[in-house]
Amino acid sequence: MKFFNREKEIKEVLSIIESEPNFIYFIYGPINSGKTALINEVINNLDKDKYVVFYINLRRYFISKYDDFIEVLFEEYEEDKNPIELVKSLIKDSSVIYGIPIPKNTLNTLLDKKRPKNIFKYITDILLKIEKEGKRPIIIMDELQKIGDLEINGFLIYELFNYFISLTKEMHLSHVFCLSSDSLFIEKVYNGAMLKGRTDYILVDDFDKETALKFMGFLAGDVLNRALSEEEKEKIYSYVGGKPVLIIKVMNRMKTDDLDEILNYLLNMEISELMDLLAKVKNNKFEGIEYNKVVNALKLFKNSYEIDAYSIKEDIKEFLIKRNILFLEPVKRILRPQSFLTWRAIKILLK
Ligand SMILES: Nc1ncnc2c1ncn2[C@@H]1O[C@H](COP(=O)(O)OP(=O)(O)OP(=O)(O)O)[C@@H](O)[C@H]1O
Repeated sequence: MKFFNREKEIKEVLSIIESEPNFIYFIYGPINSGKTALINEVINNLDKDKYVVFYINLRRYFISKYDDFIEVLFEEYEEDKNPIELVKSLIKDSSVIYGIPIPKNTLNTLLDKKRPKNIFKYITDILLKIEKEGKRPIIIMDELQKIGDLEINGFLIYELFNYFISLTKEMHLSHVFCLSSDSLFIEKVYNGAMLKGRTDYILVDDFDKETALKFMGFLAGDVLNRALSEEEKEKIYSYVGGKPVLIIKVMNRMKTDDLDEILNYLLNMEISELMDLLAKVKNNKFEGIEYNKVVNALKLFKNSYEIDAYSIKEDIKEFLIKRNILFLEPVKRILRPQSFLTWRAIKILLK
């Protein structure tokens, strides 16, 4: 799939990368808005003579203990090369390395010691050597919230944040970008005292209407071999809004199915999921979460896509965000459904 637009966001990320590291950057937004696609577009087009990117993707892994995290963080190599030689051989064709390379024996020693201090020292040594070679390291952590609950000597996430502060604000050695669609996690980070003044935030939102319609036009030729009418575009937007993944899904299905059927199918799936959740709430499947309160909270979206984040009480708000019904924009303090589709389902079910 060819990448579309995001010129403003790309410019923003590039201007950060071109400056001296100073902050930890959080790239956040509703689910499936295109955060990973955006950062990949940026890093795959970087000058490999100037940058080395370490991409750590926590998304695909079940992380329940410290050793799991270490395994995801590092990519082990049998060879007995020293780490910087490993890095050099890995960045011949591209500036992106998945995981921090480490010789097998070194990894075993670090695992035995079970202390983050040692792993951070190992990483810093590599970063310093890369800097010595005249290149700027960039660390990207995708779905960082997955280690939010891991405890070792205190919470691992705090150890990691402290380390990232030293890499950015103190040593100005490496850029650090953390991606997350977990808005409760971003809210915690945003309001947490520890990171105040040391972080910055980049919102990657669903496309606005104008961009979404252009995206449909952009895809139409490739996917359908024909142009879309304005009426078709408006109809798709009214159901799925500007969420790229849903627009792609609808257009792929249009190769074989009727547009109204596709949109109704997607809406019905969304309605079923919401009905299922509400039925569970009604049957007291979630301790302390009252049915009437959930319904009243959702009713606030009947006439409005966005509401003030303080309009819903904390426990219900958290519940609906955790279930991916609502998205919280912590910087503007706004709550809204995760997608237009969810919004439609809410309005139909709670009319
Ligand atoms: N600008 C874009 N151009 C083309 N396709 C895009 C674009 N943005 C997103 N997509 C497509 O939408 C899908 C979802 O995007 P992506 O996985 O980047 O979202 P995300 O915000 O990282 O998701 P998550 O909420 O799971 O973290 C991807 O398959 C990607 O191909």
